[in-house]
Amino acid sequence: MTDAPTFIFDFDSTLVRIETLEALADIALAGRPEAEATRAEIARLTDAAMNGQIGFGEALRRRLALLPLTHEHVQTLADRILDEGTPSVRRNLRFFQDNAERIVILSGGFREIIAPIAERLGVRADRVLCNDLVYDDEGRVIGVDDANPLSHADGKPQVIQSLGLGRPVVMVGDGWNDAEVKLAGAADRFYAYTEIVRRERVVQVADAEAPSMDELLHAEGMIGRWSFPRSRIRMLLLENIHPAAVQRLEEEGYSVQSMKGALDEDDLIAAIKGVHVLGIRSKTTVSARVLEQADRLMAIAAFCIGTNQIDLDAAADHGVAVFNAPYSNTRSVVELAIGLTITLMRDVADKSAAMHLGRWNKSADGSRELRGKTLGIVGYGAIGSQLSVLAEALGMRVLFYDLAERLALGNARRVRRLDELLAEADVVSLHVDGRKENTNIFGAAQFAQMKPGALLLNLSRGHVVDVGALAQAMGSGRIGGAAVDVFPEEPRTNADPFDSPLRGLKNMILTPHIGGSTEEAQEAIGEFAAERLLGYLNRGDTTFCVNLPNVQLAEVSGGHRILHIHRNQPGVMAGLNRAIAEAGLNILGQHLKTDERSGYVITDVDRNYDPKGLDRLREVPGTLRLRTLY
Ligand SMILES: NC(=O)c1ccc[n+]([C@@H]2O[C@H](COP(=O)([O-])OP(=O)(O)OC[C@H]3O[C@@H](n4cnc5c(N)ncnc54)[C@H](O)[C@@H]3O)[C@@H](O)[C@H]2O)c1
Ligand SMILES: O=C(O)CC[C@@H](O)C(=O)O
Repeated sequence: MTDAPTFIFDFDSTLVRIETLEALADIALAGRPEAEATRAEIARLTDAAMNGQIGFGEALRRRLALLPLTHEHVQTLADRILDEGTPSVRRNLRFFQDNAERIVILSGGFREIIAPIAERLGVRADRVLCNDLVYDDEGRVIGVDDANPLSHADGKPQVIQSLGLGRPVVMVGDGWNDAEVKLAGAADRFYAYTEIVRRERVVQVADAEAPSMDELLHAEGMIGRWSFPRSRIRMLLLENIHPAAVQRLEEEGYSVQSMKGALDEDDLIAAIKGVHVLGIRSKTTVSARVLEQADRLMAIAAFCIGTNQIDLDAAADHGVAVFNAPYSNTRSVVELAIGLTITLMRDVADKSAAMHLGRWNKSADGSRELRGKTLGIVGYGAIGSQLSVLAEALGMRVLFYDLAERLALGNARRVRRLDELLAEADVVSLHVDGRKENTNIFGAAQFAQMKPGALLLNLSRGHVVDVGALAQAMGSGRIGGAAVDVFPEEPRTNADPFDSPLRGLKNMILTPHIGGSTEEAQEAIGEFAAERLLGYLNRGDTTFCVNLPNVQLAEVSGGHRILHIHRNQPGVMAGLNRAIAEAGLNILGQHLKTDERSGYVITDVDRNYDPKGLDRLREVPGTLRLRTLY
């Protein structure tokens, strides 16, 4: 496809995501009792015309006759039409602006509505071929200009033929009247445009289906110049990730596949082939072996706080960026920790279980208030410190122990040694991160240092507590009660069985890793992690990336952006800039950020270069990944 084509774009449900007459019906009939029925009839007629079941001219006139349209209604829609641009058209604005001379907008719609979009796309008014509404003196719509072929059946092919456009001509639209342009020989290729609506009959006669502008430009050989089809970027989301994330990622044009449960290593290796982005929660282990086999992987999103399930160094060594949602479920965990503490102090779980077995045991023995008790928080990060504030508000004294320097909130008191905390606390709550070194940091020795009858909460990570030792300490009465939400071995799906030495113990509350499982938290995580992924994929932004240097970036404007991830070793920048010069790229701006392991260079360049030159950049020693954004 070397000859530059002339592109002809339909308007409704192609350049914009609306059908004009349905949107006008909403405006003109607002508040009227017949609104719903009339709108439905208009939609039916639109569909019949777009499927080729009735002629376009007839459908146009019948729909107009149903509406008490005025100039004011039309202007109302025109004023907000820029908000209705089709998503993939919006993100390919530059293609339109740079190719305006070979773009025609061809529509049975109305000039007032199309004009603002044409102007935004940079398409000149004389290249907008459409209908003109006719108004009476009072500004009421009384019809369309009958002399315009576009107000009749077969109008589109006639108009195109009369223009004598340079060939090849590429017609792009969602309706039968667009297909007719190709069927009548007035276009060389016809793409059924299905981003907004997909009509089987239209797709059947098309040369190809274009589910987005990206796909169209890719199919027309524009790749490497204007756009890469986002729909070809495959995302695999495991572990029941919130629909808000799926919706956000799909809205941006990416192909998303979701699965409910986690996958084991072998299944993940099989599933990850061809996947560009992996989304997981806490149950999927992304090992070095998985990363070795991931042939397309660019990014991983942990839709949770913990990232201990991912081999972060191996990911960095493959140039795979890892993101998480570090604060979105903090509050949910804190609320559960408070609730569990009260439940343990009042022996609620066992009393409730006994009631279910028909036993009534009204007694105050061993039941205590929170007020005045000492809470010892181990790990005073996002969760630990928020728990501190809420616990003090309930009248508890708070002590905390953390490896890092942490500011004490409220009246909380920092202790320098764990044994000090254990000796004083009535309740010990673990909120350390999931690093490997934290394996079994709570075992027989720590339980022996706790006050007799003290309570233990673990809502951090399963490997932090030696559960065998905890079971023994509970059995001996050393620990008065415990609430455990996380386990060294957790079932991958709800259908898998759960086992643990902690099962069946008195005043032992077991919950299935639900500290962060609230609707609020899951939605917030979904949105947050999806935005991090979009920032990275669309702009190269690595803010909140946990394994590569963080660089905050604006949209690419006026050029192309080359993203280069490399091993942090001497000579990479010199080699890269030499390769950039040899490839004939003109640098508009450049950032470099490194950490101990990796470097990340972002170079914005002028668009006029030979894409083959980029191969030189890939060959620079130390390169882990090269990606271009348009
Ligand atoms: N149960 C759930 O559903 C759930 C939900 C969210 C988070 N989490 C887990 O909760 C934990 C805390 O999360 P966060 O967001 O507060 O993490 P964070 O990184 O903000 O805080 C962890 C704190 O622990 C400290 N720390 C690490 N090891 C320590 C040690 N051995 N002794 C003392 N302090 C130590 C760190 O310095 C840090 O201040 C993480 O393990 C996370 O994965 C669990
Ligand atoms: O939702 C999950 O699977 C994990 C929740 C929690 O452990 C986290 O790390 O945020």
